[in-house]
Amino acid sequence: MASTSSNETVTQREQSIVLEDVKLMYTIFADVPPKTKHLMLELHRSNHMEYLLRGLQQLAPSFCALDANRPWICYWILHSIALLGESIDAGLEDRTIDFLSRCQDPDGGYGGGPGQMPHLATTYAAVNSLITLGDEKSLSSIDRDKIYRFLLSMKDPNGAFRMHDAGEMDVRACYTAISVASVLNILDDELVRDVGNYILSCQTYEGGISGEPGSEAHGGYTFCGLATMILINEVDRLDLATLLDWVVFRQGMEGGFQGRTNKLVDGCYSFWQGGIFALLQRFHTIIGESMTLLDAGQANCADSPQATGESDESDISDGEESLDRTSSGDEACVIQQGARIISKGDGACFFQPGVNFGNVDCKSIDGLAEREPLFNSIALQRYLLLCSQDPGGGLKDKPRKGRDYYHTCYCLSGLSVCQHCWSKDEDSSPLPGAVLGPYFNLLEPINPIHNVVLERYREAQEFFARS
Ligand SMILES: CC(C)=CCC/C(C)=C/CC/C(C)=C/COP(=O)(O)OP(=O)(O)O
Ligand SMILES: [Zn+2]
Repeated sequence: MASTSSNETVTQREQSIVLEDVKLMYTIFADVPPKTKHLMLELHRSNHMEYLLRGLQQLAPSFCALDANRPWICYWILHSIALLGESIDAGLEDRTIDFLSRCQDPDGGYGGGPGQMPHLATTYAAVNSLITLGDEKSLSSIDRDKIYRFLLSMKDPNGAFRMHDAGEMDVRACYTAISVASVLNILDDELVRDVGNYILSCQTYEGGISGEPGSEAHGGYTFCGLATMILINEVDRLDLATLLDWVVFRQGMEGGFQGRTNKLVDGCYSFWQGGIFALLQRFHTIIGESMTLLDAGQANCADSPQATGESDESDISDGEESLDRTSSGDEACVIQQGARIISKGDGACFFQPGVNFGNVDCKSIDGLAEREPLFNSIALQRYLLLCSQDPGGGLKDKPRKGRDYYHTCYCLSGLSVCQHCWSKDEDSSPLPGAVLGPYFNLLEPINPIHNVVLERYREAQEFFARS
């Protein structure tokens, strides 16, 4: 996966096609009689399960596809199934564990397939898959001593990690190494040494984090960098106020998130960007302190739903109105903290970057983080259910795109973040108002740092604490 090195701005035409597609979906939704709206907002659970199981069963007989991504495919499918609260049968589980064991290198770490060179990304995917399967056989198949040696061998003298032997060094490598070490309970000072300095050198002038120093801030890397800083206990070294400012404006009028400034929304960023909010909400005290350093005097959205605590039910029932308001720059901040879109008069719209967080009522940020999410969770759920869902099973980037396992995994992960981010603590069930559509849409909660279902994470924690 290449690093983002330049800001390839999308054309107004590309942007307006997406807005038109999304607007069409929301207009259809707005025109449906109120009593049947919930049918359109339904999560097609059984079709998603069928799509996911078919994928795993096709992979499982020999797991002999030729690509170097097979542990990833396992993770995307298994995690999606776990998010839906389902499991796979014992035979399929055994075959999956055996396959992942064959991907384990004799010197530690997992490759993309049996006999392939160990790689940090596939090691992360394999470990998360085995934690998601979750029983004794699965967890004990991981050779932690060898993984520790592999992680150490990927560490550069500057403290950062390389994806594989002589491979690229980036924030993703730091995250996958530290996430795996933490969840397996093998994280130590040697692995942590100077990782924080590297992540810090990747925080850009926009506030987000790039893949490597000097590149462009991106949601995927910002998630990785922030999660890593939390795991190594150095999160307070980041400029959280500008990071929050950056991520808040990555939510578009479509309700979905873009990965970086001036790019299109995409369902997978529901997790990479939405997950950042889930992480930040744990640190609302720190964020609250950072916010007081900003000039709250600019606050001009005091009547916004966030500031007043009003629900945005009107946005839920009338998507068209929400999108139409994009043509009014004055009203943009009333809708949510998402990026402003300015009408060019010909109907084409673009994101306006660089709006200061002072536009939101900063003084109450600390309180808000406890009460409601710092992004528009309902608008994101609406984007996911109406624009990113294939009713025949699977989820996708945006309306004209096809489904795939990567987007199914990260759209469902983002949906779970949305549903659970209103809860006061990890263990309380969301109130019905937090879940868009029927309550039956509710997914399992995740541990947002590792992106595994919370219950499986806790079981793994317990297992690796005693073994
Ligand atoms: C754990 C792990 C491996 C994390 C990976 C995180 C992640 C998603 C990083 C983003 C990588 C990247 C350069 C995307 C840009 O693609 P693009 O230019 O096609 O998309 P864009 O237009 O949306 O930016
Ligand atoms: Zn995507």
